[in-house]
Amino acid sequence: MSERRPLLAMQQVTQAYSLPRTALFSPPGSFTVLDSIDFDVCAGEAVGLVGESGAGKTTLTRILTGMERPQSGHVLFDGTDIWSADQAQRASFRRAVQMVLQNPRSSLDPRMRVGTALLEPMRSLRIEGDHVKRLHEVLDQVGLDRSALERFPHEFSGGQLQRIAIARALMPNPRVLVADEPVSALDVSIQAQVLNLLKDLVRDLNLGLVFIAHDLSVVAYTTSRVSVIASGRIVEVGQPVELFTRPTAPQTKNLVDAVLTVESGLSGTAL
Ligand SMILES: Nc1ncnc2c1ncn2[C@@H]1O[C@H](COP(=O)(O)OP(=O)(O)OP(=O)(O)O)[C@@H](O)[C@H]1O
Repeated sequence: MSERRPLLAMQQVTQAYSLPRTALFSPPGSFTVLDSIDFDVCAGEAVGLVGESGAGKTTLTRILTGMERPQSGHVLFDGTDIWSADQAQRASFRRAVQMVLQNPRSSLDPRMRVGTALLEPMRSLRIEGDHVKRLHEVLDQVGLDRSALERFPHEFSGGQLQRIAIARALMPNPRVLVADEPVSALDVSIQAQVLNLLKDLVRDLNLGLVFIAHDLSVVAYTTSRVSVIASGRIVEVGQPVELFTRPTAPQTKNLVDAVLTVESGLSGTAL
């Protein structure tokens, strides 16, 4: 088996937040949100992250994208520790790792034309070049017409808006996309279209995709490897279908059981 060569990796990352003192002279406590986390993604690979609410997914994402500095451990991009990288390496990291958020209706400014919104990362990341050409390339990649550039967010459906949010993330030509619940705000009927788009981008652009979702079937459809996080620790890693049909860790089993409970509840209602 060939050795994995991760593009973006967390190694032994621990993050703790201090808690307020419980009494005047008591020492401040601390709460460990992430405990010795190893997590990575290679180019052309889609990896999933699942875990119940409060397990630490958002904190992991913030650290993986460089928004938050871990208390200990390393975040490596292309083998370089982003927190000891020089300015030029930090700038290329900021371009190379982009996020797609859950709800495009709140992540896109309603008063901004789509064209202006798409150019925003180019401005904030100080990327020079032929921006019009780049806009057209990216619209083609996400399957939107060029007329979209002149329109405002309210003129689009939820699925089209998520395509626009993905287009914006693609503008800086990233090598990794981190998608946090990218389809949970969408109608089930159009979720598959956005998931297929993400899968196509992974394949066609050799992107790394980190995909976070509560819906295990969506994770199984989109990713080839999944990590389960519980109380700040990775408790199980594996191929998603295998892992969700034969979970080993009790926390994975709980996630699977929760889905089965909801599904049987829904079918009960239908009857
Ligand atoms: N800045 C902070 N200070 C103190 N505690 C925090 C801070 N940020 C997060 N936490 C706590 O860390 C834990 C993990 O939070 P996190 O948001 O990473 O979980 P999550 O898995 O993303 O949850 P959800 O799925 O509900 O978004 C929670 O108990 C949260 O209250």
